[in-house]
Amino acid sequence: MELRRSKFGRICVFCGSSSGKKSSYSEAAAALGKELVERRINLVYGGGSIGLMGDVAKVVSDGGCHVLGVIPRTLMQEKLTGVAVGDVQVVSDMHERKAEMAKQADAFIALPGGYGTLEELLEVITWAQLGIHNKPVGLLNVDGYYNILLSFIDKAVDEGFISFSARRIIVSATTASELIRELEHDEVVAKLIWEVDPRSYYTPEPEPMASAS
Ligand SMILES: C/C(=C\CNc1ncnc2c1ncn2[C@@H]1O[C@H](COP(=O)(O)O)[C@@H](O)[C@H]1O)CO
Repeated sequence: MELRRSKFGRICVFCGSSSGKKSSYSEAAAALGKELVERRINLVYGGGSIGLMGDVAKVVSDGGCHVLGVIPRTLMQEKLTGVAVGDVQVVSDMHERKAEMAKQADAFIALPGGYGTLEELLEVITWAQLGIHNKPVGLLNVDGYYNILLSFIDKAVDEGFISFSARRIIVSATTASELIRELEHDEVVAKLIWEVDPRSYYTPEPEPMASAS
């Protein structure tokens, strides 16, 4: 296997806790895992071995890269999330899980998935838009699964709800190798600095006292 070093040490993958109906989804998850291994990129994800999540994690772990599953204590049950793959970091809730996964990663990739995947993807896009992080966000558009979402986002741009520069936060590709290559060349520009001089905070005017008539 050819070894290609990446600028990313660890990528966070969001994807279905189910496998979906087409075999192409599991194949794409395994292919992404293989690309991570070839580039010696470690994985952080939602933990466990179910669905596409398990497909990626097993390939990365079997390929000798580090796998970190971040999982809320309540979901730490084999009947819910399957067996652990790699190291497990137990957190108290879903909010802490997302914050921890984001902190540990140098970039994000979303494979096909449902509500959980969409929520995680949109949150890291929103955080990039606000400048909370400046890590690239990739969408692996397997078999056109995300075409409708991308069309909707383009509509939001046309309608003036998403700026052209914010539209560019999402890097999409149809294969894992193309996506990682593009993410490696992506420049994310943070717009807000979150460590602000307190003197620049906006102070609301006090409400006028209501008259007692
Ligand atoms: C509680 C049940 C199943 C276990 N569900 C999940 N297990 C692990 N990770 C999950 C689970 N649900 C959401 N996540 C996170 O969101 C993504 C997958 O969600 P999706 O809705 O399947 O797309 C994934 O990236 C996880 O981080 C029984 O209902």
